[in-house]
Amino acid sequence: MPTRPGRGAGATRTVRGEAAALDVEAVTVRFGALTALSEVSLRAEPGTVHAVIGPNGAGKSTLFNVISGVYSASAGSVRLGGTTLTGLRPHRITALGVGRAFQNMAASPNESVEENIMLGRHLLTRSGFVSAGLKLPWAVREERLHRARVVEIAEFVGLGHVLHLPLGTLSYGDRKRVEVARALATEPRVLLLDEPVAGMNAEETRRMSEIVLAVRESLGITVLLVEHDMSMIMSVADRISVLDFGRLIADGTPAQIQNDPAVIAAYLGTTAGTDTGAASVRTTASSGHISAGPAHTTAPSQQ
Ligand SMILES: Nc1ncnc2c1ncn2[C@@H]1O[C@H](COP(=O)(O)OP(=O)(O)OP(=O)(O)O)[C@@H](O)[C@H]1O
Repeated sequence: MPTRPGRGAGATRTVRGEAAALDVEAVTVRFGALTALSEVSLRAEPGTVHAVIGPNGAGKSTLFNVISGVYSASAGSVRLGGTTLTGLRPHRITALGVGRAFQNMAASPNESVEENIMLGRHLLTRSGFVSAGLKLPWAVREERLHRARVVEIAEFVGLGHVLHLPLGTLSYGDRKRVEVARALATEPRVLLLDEPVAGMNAEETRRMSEIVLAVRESLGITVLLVEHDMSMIMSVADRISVLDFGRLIADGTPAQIQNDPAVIAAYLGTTAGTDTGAASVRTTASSGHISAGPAHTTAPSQQ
């Protein structure tokens, strides 16, 4: 049983070619009177792990939803390499190379792990159900190639030994890895990971961290990561952008971020516009790392 990601990594290299930068430029998102994101800009450099952190309600999920086309930006743009993604539909954005593993798992529990990962391939499949059902030779050949790729990806995330088990029989940590595998199955140039270690124990978190690093190192895929587990973030991120009440308040290396007064103040709930004492993250005196604590209790700024 493969316990480390990276096995067969050479064969698993993205088929889309070069890693791409993801540029978010002055994105604003309004929900009625609420400004969930206010002129947020960031650049995830090609082949890096870029984390987005911030207290509850800071706008992290909204940012992911704009990048993946689920929400429309009120202003600003998102670009992948030279291609503008703003205004495109989610399936088109996925086809252009933005793969997303969702925080809330939406895969079918009765289907096998293989079929659940295959869902990510359907976007790339030329043959429809009819031609595959008729067993047309090219459709059969195409399906065989897709299934071989699914096996490679499953092995890459350490799930090769459970491919034929129903998803519902897997542990929580394994199911989260199926979500990552399904996103990888879309052959992304940029992988969006939305709280990949939420609810995981220490061992599951360690394994997921290894996968994130292997995605960057073995596959050369740019990773954009939203996560509340600060020690995980600090161990995998090359760069971190910090949101607070929909605004970008800091952007830098993990060392810069964990010592940034504005970030510490935001997590302690002491910045202007936040509610003092409603901290979502606290500084751990021993390590200097920022670690999870109670959440913001105030509503984000109304504009
Ligand atoms: N579809 C929506 N309609 C109205 N308001 C929304 C919608 N989506 C998000 N919001 C609001 O936008 C703000 C930012 O929410 P968002 O979920 O992006 O924050 P977050 O940083 O991901 O928080 P968490 O860490 O708790 O997941 C919140 O005030 C939220 O209530």
